[in-house]
Amino acid sequence: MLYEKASAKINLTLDVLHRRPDGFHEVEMIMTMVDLADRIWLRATDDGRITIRTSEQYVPSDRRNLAYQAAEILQSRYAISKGVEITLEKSIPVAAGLAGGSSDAAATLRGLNRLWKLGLGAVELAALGSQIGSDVAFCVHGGTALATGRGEIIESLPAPPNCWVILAKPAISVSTSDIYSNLDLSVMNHPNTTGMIEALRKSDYNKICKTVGNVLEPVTMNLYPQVVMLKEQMKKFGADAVLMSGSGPTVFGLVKHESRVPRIYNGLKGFCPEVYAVRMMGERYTLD
Ligand SMILES: C[C@@](CO)(OP(=O)(O)O)[C@H](O)COP(=O)(O)OP(=O)(O)OC[C@H]1O[C@@H](n2ccc(N)nc2=O)[C@H](O)[C@@H]1O
Ligand SMILES: Nc1ncnc2c1ncn2[C@@H]1O[C@H](COP(=O)(O)OP(=O)(O)O)[C@@H](O)[C@H]1O
Repeated sequence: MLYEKASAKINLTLDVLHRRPDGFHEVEMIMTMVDLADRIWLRATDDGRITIRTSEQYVPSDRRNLAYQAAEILQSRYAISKGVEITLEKSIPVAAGLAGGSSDAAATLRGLNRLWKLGLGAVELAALGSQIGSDVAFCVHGGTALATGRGEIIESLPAPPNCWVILAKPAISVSTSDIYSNLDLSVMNHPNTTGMIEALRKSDYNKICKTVGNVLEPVTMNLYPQVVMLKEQMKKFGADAVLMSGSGPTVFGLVKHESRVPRIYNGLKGFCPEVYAVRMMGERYTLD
């Protein structure tokens, strides 16, 4: 039995450059891992079957599960006759903009690389992962990175200075493709991606806070006013920076001073069902 940790990501910036002929959007995003993670156990079997066990009712346990797809891709690409039993203990909220499914797929790729002794590097695993979803390549590497293309081209960046990250997910589910298709490419307020890269290189927390930005945020806020309210509340309670992650609906707040965390956490808990206070992680996974 082998264990892998699958961490959630947040988008410090998310910019869309244009719509591509294949229907995807060309993006520029800076993503970083936070210490909220699903736990995954992999057990080798001899019957060639992939099985998923999960306690979370909103997560499919068949081929629709991204972890299943990760195992299937490796099996067929490397003609593996072994099977695997995958146990997923979910902690990352589902359909939240935190890449929970993508991170599970990435952790399955890393774990099966060890279990089935494939000897692949992170770059090869990330390339396989990008066939499953746009965020999987980043989740294979982890850490902090600039993601371009449709999200699968990864350049590593320094981790942000350590701070608290408050995550709050309103009780709604958002479809990523709906949000992209409602984006009006002519009226975007582009984030300063270069400025964020500089801020990370200088480890400048205040500049990171001033530079966060996400072009999908107004789209989701327009459809779901709960997200607007959550942002306002998180600012009011004292977070240093507040932004929606990915296509939403999770809103995150960055907080330097630990003494402020309980006030923000408890204030949000009063009306938002899912709130987490976690540490920024930002370090890459090590493959062995
Ligand atoms: C918005 C982001 C930001 O990190 O994340 P989430 O909110 O899902 O966490 C990503 O771009 C999402 O990545 P992911 O969730 O892996 O997307 P995919 O499964 O590849 O695509 C789902 C759908 O989103 C749209 N899509 C996705 C990526 C992209 N660069 N352009 C797109 O237009 C497409 O309509 C696609 O059918
Ligand atoms: N391992 C998984 N964990 C969570 N959701 C999954 C998984 N595999 C497939 N899904 C499906 O993917 C959808 C999006 O899930 P998720 O990755 O959590 O969202 P997001 O991309 O917004 O962060 C869910 O509605 C769920 O049905």
